[in-house]
Amino acid sequence: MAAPARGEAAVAVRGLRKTYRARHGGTATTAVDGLDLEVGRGEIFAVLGPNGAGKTTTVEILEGFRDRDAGEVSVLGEDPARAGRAWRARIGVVQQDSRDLGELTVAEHVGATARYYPAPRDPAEVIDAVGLAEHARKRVRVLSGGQRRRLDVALGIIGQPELLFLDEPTTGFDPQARRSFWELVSGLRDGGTTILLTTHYLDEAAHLADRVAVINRGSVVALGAPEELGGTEARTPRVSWLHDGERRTLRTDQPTAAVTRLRDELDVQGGEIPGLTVTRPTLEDVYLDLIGNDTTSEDPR
Ligand SMILES: Nc1ncnc2c1ncn2[C@@H]1O[C@H](COP(=O)(O)OP(=O)(O)OP(=O)(O)O)[C@@H](O)[C@H]1O
Repeated sequence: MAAPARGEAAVAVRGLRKTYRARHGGTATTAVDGLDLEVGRGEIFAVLGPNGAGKTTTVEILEGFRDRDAGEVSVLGEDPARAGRAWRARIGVVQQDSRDLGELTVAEHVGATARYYPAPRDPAEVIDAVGLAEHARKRVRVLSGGQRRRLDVALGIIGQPELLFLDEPTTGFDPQARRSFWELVSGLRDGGTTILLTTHYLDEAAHLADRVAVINRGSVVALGAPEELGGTEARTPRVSWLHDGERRTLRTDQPTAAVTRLRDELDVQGGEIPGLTVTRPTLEDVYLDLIGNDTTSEDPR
């Protein structure tokens, strides 16, 4: 999907900065360092990045829960630092740590939350949409982790948000629960909801997102559709084989021709090239290249 045209953006961020002040003699941390971002209306936009890259800080600023030091931020046309209740009713938030919901049942909780919004969806429909219909009368505290996450999403979408923030929504899900959660999120997008998703799971971004931004050390290091991320060079197939017991690798966008040439050059017995593999870099390979295999993104400055 192409970048959104001007005026259509659900989220527009330019030059965003946030430094956490030093406490008790420690050092200050620059969590967001000149970040630019634009999310088009109706897309699923994923933000990927290693621990400490600045994802949560950025998203919390967009949600209006955290102040910023510099930069322009527009979310549904308003600055989250100044927006009021009417704006808040237009966004939905599913954070990493869900609140303690005590003794209420699923139905009671969704019903009570609906009353906070001017134009809520029907609670029973929402409970059904997140796959909790048969658990509607259960108390929240007895739900499994995956069911609890679905309830969080139900609470995030009950107000019919135009824009939904999902912060690492499938952490701890089993593969089947993740698949059905993906279907739920895709369905929301198909219904017109814009979704900004942070995730550690590359397969999740690849499966769900129209576009992905990779964040490292507080700024965007790559942006694009999952299958285009990193550019064509990063996606070039690799042909690898054993030569005198040593692995050799070559990058080429014509792997069949390369293998044919190799077979002739090596003049191998029986026509088989030892240890031959032909691979196309996955999103994970590209991602690790982009962040320089740097899994500790703590800022050394
Ligand atoms: N309240 C805070 N006070 C001080 N430093 C903070 C605070 N919140 C985050 N940081 C620091 O800011 C940096 C960015 O953190 P942030 O939580 O935004 O990253 P993240 O990309 O969401 O990481 P993760 O994937 O681990 O959730 C980190 O170095 C973190 O230690």
